[in-house]
Amino acid sequence: MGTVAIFGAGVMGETLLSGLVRAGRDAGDIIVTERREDRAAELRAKYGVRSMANADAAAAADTLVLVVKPQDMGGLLEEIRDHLTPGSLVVSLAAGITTSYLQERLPEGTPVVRVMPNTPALVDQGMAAISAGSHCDEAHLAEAEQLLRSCGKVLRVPEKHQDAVTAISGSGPAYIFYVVEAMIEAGVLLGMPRSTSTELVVQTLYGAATMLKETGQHPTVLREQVSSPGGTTMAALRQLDDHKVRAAFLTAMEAAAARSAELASGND
Ligand SMILES: NC(=O)C1=CN([C@@H]2O[C@H](COP(=O)(O)OP(=O)(O)OC[C@H]3O[C@@H](n4cnc5c(N)ncnc54)[C@H](OP(=O)(O)O)[C@@H]3O)[C@@H](O)[C@H]2O)C=CC1
Ligand SMILES: O=C(O)[C@@H]1CCC=N1
Repeated sequence: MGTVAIFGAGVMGETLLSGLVRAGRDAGDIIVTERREDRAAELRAKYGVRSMANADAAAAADTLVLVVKPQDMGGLLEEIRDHLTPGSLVVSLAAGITTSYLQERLPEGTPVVRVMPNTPALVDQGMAAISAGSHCDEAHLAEAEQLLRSCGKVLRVPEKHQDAVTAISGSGPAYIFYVVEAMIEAGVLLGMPRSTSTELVVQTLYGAATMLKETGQHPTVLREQVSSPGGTTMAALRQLDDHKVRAAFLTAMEAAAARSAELASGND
């Protein structure tokens, strides 16, 4: 894979960087670029990687990984477009930014891969979906896959599904944390110390996620196993249905997908 340059090592960029280092990638083969020198210095000290200006990193890298906010992507592409080495691969992790957006702003024929990752990559449990641009061959896709596999699972999807992926697994961790927050608050409301409530909720989430993954059973079956006739779970689930929580999730994820579709147009 040669030299990898990560352009914009904020939350997601540093997550990928840390995954590459944990997976045994030589820090000498990784470059980061950052807008602020203090941030670049922090990353150099923490990971032993090099930092450079965007144009220099574009010239030095075999694989360019773009991890700036969608709103900063146009500016970044302008900075790097004249410095790419022919044959280098461009991988974008930005929500909403399409392969055509990237291809239109990069030299003709540049292979690009669009990726939607998520933050559990920080603990090697990421879920990334990748889609090929029109100048990509199997080797390019395999390279992007290898890059992302350093910190979790990777799935190939048609690009038309990337806005939905963004709504489900890209933003998904935030919905789960939101539900966790609400359940912890409920424990506090019911008179428990916050630390006890937190421990109960976090282990319940971990246990439920492990059951889903390890038993392979449908969530409906698993939910029914918890729901005794006339019992406590049904009393709670009825309230969730009365408050249209399922419908709220559908509407929320439709909104996330719609927002993803909007982002490449530069709407702030
Ligand atoms: N966070 C998440 O859960 C996920 C994020 N993503 C995608 O990842 C991308 C980054 O998101 P996230 O990491 O959360 O955002 P952050 O703001 O944490 O990181 C972006 C980083 O890029 C830097 N930056 C901006 N412009 C440039 C530039 N021209 N050259 C070099 N560095 C630059 C920013 O610097 P400064 O702070 O100085 O502006 C910042 O450090 C987004 O496109 C997002 O859609 C995808 C999936 C999940
Ligand atoms: O909120 C966002 O726009 C990014 C994309 C997916 C997760 N976070």
